[in-house]
Amino acid sequence: DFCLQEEDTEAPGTSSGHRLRQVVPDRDAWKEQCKNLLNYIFECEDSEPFRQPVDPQNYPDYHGIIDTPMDFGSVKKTLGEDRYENPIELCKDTRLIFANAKAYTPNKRSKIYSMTLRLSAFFEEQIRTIISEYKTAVKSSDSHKRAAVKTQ
Ligand SMILES: COCCNC(=O)N1CCN(C(=O)c2ccc(C)o2)CC1
Repeated sequence: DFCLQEEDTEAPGTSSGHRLRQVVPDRDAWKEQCKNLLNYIFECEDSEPFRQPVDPQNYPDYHGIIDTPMDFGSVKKTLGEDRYENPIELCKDTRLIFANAKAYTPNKRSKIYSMTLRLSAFFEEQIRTIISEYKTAVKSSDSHKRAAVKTQ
């Protein structure tokens, strides 16, 4: 999302004072976008087995097979506690949810595993734009920083 930000205006009339308004890509937009994406995923029935950690009582062999368990509840919590620096980190944890299911499933036609196939297709479609816009915003804000240094 591009948002109009009031550039820090120099004293009016100085050389750079003319840039009163500039569309500057918002490098923090990814957070709300990912929150919304996670909320949508939580509404999907396909996410039901992946909203909270696996209980070893129900799957005693799970933690022997899966080194790094992950679930959407944990991703949502990490995001809410500002422990992701960027959407790439969130994407990595989410892909771990799908990879764990693929590693654990006894066969690729299991119901629970098949749910991850639809979910991951949807997630990848949505996260692609979020990450692309984030990378653009970072580039743009870097160039703004370089420009600012030049004017000093
Ligand atoms: C209501 O959810 C409780 C927490 N979740 C789970 O218990 N599970 C989700 C992870 N998981 C599998 O990915 C999987 C692949 C194939 C089979 C048979 O299971 C094991 C079951």
